[in-house]
Amino acid sequence: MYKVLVTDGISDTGLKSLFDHPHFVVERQPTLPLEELKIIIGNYDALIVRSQTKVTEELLESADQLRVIARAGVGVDNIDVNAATRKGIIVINAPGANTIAATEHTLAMMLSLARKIPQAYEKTKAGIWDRNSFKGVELYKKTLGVIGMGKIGTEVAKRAKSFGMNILAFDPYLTEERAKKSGMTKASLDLIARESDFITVHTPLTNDTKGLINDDYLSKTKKGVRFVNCARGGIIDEKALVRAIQSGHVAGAALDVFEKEPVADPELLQNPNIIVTPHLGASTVEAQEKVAQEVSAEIIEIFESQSITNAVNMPQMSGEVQQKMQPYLLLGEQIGQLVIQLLKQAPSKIEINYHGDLVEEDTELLTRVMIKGILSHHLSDSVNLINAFHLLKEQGVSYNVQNIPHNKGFANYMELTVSQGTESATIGATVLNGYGARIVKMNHYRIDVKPEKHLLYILHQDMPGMIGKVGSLLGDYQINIGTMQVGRTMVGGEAVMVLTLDKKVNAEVIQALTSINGLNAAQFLELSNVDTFVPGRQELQKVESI
Ligand SMILES: NC(=O)C1=CN([C@@H]2O[C@H](COP(=O)(O)OP(=O)(O)OC[C@H]3O[C@@H](n4cnc5c(N)ncnc54)[C@H](O)[C@@H]3O)[C@@H](O)[C@H]2O)C=CC1
Ligand SMILES: O=C(O)CCC(=O)C(=O)O
Repeated sequence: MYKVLVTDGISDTGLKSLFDHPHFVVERQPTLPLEELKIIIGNYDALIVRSQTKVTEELLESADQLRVIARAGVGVDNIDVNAATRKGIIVINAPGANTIAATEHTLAMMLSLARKIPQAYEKTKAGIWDRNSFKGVELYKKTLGVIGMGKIGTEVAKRAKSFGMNILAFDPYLTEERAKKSGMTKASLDLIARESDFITVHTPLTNDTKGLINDDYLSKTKKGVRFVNCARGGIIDEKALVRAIQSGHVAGAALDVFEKEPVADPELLQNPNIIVTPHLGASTVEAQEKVAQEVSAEIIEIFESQSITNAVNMPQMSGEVQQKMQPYLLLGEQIGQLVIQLLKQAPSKIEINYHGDLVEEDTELLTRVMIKGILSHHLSDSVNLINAFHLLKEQGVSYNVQNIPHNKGFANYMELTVSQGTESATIGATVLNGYGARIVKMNHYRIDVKPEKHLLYILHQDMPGMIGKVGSLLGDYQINIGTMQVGRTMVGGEAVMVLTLDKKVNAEVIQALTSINGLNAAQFLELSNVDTFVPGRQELQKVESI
């Protein structure tokens, strides 16, 4: 018998298949504080949560029996996926099951904001008949900027069009073709700022989207613009939003999600032009049934037939494959992550060349790992080894893999190029016998760098004194350099410097670096994993059967 713990008020109807199954015992608890959950979690094989229960590393330390964590919803930001992965626990979610609920809530919030319905409701209920204070605006013929054209963004845009709105959409994976077909305009973030009367965000919260709408962005927006956030708190910088509303530049905002939940910043709550709901986007009878049904079916599938479809992580793998491919898999994930950061935009094309010994190996898994590294930059935790190719196709990105027996001077060598229009980025890498992984090519420069968590990529004129200037500037900012590599293609031309650092570099340091005479560009690159690559056994079985 498998024991399943359900917290956070999940729909009983949706859990029916688990309740009825002879191999599962389902126990319910309300949302428990960490200390109480820690005491009982060790008894369960699976845990089902919504967003209130925080599945932290500390909790997982006590979860010795746990094999599956199911998020009855989309965002898994309340789950420490890396900690779960390290413990070999599969994390699954229910993507798409609450799309319509979140879409309709976004529309409800936009209309309520435009017509000041919550403010009017409050006064009318208090017995005050005030018909003068609540003059609203129409959506008809207004421009809506949609940032994030995934499942929810697309459905929101569709419905907003039926109100007669003109849609400007931004998503790194949105093609002209798809935009045209859906009757919207593919736009830059700046164009959305300049033209939109309403702006709604529908991205996950990632390093790129955190603070996407900040003071700088708000200053570029049209006066009187209104914002809606039913995605994740923090995509719109809350302090900056309050400042822009107080100055009269932004007319108002409708927020379902907050940087701090469940207790949002009082400045937001007290502002009369900000309307709020307590993270209710997915709170419909239908969506709650559907998310619970999906995760229940998936839990049964995992325990009964060892296959998974919506895993968002890569739990423990064992055996020969791991032994042999382990260094390549980790390196593949790393070069995927680096190359997309170098490209600075979503790719339309991916090229992978395997040379030397790698030609003899089955590299399909390695290819999936690289693609996951690339896509996860924009698609976050929703990408895994199982869905990597599927998502690539869905995003309209082409890929080509070639096996080239010629060894390029290394016993094994892999080269990954991503491109979009005329822009491209390349990383070449190898595993040196006895020395480990090395990045040996970045764009057209030959280098020799051990992948580290924090890297600095600098392009500069090949002239005396550059290394010293960079070193002393980083020293001024208390940033310790681990290693430094320089390379050039011709004497006196443009050269490259790649440094590994002990900590992150912020925008101020990048700005200071680029003001050094002769330094052409500086980019901070980050790797999420410099440890071990750990795909799940179940995940691999599924991969093998595709
Ligand atoms: N308020 C609520 O209760 C709910 C909130 N959500 C949240 O809504 C968000 C969107 O969900 P879905 O549409 O289902 O996800 P999705 O994965 O289908 O779409 C996300 C889209 O964001 C795009 N994106 C990523 N980085 C971007 C960037 N820097 N700029 C522009 N676009 C970017 C991706 O390319 C992708 O197309 C998630 O954060 C999810 O957790 C989802 C359901 C309910
Ligand atoms: O479970 C909930 O109500 C939160 C839904 C949500 O934010 C999500 O699915 O990402």
